[in-house]
Amino acid sequence: MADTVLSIRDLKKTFGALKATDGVSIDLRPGEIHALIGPNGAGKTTLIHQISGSIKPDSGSVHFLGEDVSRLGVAARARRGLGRSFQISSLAPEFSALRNVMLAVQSRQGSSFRFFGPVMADKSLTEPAMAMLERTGLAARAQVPAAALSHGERRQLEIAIALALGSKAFLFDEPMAGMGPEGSKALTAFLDTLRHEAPILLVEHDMDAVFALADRISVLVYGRIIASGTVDEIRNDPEVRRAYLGEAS
Ligand SMILES: Nc1ncnc2c1ncn2[C@@H]1O[C@H](COP(=O)(O)OP(=O)(O)OP(=O)(O)O)[C@@H](O)[C@H]1O
Repeated sequence: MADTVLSIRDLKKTFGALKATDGVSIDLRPGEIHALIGPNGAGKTTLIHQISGSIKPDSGSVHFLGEDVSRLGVAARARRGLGRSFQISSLAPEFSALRNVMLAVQSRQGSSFRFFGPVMADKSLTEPAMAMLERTGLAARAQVPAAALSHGERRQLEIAIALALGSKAFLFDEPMAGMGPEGSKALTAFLDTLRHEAPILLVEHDMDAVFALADRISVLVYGRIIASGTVDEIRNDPEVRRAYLGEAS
């Protein structure tokens, strides 16, 4: 397990008679983007929730950085560095991008939030926060309130926050959703660099993004992984083409 950041084994989850997750095993290795694709209702989001800890599986295990986190809740997994999907609600919309990242730096440093006093002059917060904005390509937008950032910029800000909180792997559920072609292109380029900071398990319907980014792809259909492999292997897999890619491939 040393070369595996995240290791999911035989996860199962039923909703009544529906097998939403039917014995899924999947690994995430250092430096990689592992894409999880499949038709609507295949169980991708349900699987991501079980990995992040917000849905309890009926059986199976999740190991993160060698530790069995199966019984831990969302917050405990996040504290260990399992970065969750995009959550707009995690941003303070009226605060600048810089201030939002500073709050994350502050929380990681373990000091209590200081809403009063000269926080913005505290270099132990501003410097690491600015460095994080530079890494995520948002430095020029540091003073802009989160609410005024574009959709794509907010996602970059959320990643800057996740990195400031010490995320060591990311679970992204449809990050391209709601983005125009330019935004998708920019986010694709950004995720391409992010994989070197922390590997990514990526649920995404945008096949251009998936084929451009994925080191490996797993295909989920009716709660089961029907194929797993490189982009070329998946594109040329007859079962995958039949079940999911269809004529679009
Ligand atoms: N809380 C729930 N109770 C009952 N059924 C559920 C629940 N959550 C999900 N399901 C069902 O589980 C199946 C998998 O849903 P899920 O949202 O995980 O699929 P998905 O692959 O993420 O789909 P999409 O690509 O459309 O987002 C669906 O049939 C869905 O209706």
